Amino acid sequence: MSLKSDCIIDATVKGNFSRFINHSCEPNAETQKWTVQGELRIGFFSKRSISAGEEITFDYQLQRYG
Ligand SMILES: C[S@@+](CC[C@H](N)C(=O)[O-])C[C@H]1O[C@@H](n2cnc3c(N)ncnc32)[C@H](O)[C@@H]1O
Repeated sequence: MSLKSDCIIDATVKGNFSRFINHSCEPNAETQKWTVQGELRIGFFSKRSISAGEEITFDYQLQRYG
């Protein structure tokens, strides 16, 4: 996932829980770019209510920020 033109997020070796989120064309979550204390971040946010045990998904769509 591209964070900005010269920076990508690659969770091949290290990452948090979000590295396990699969793609869906009808996702229940989305990514948003936030600046937190001057640092660019990508967060995952639900698009609707997600039931306990339901898989969280988002549309990969090769998003590029920045
Ligand atoms: C960020 S990882 C997602 C977590 C991964 N499924 C795992 O078990 O570690 C992205 C990889 O998961 C697989 N993947 C993600 N969404 C998928 C989907 N809807 N159908 C099949 N494979 C998917 C692809 O191999 C993709 O390169």
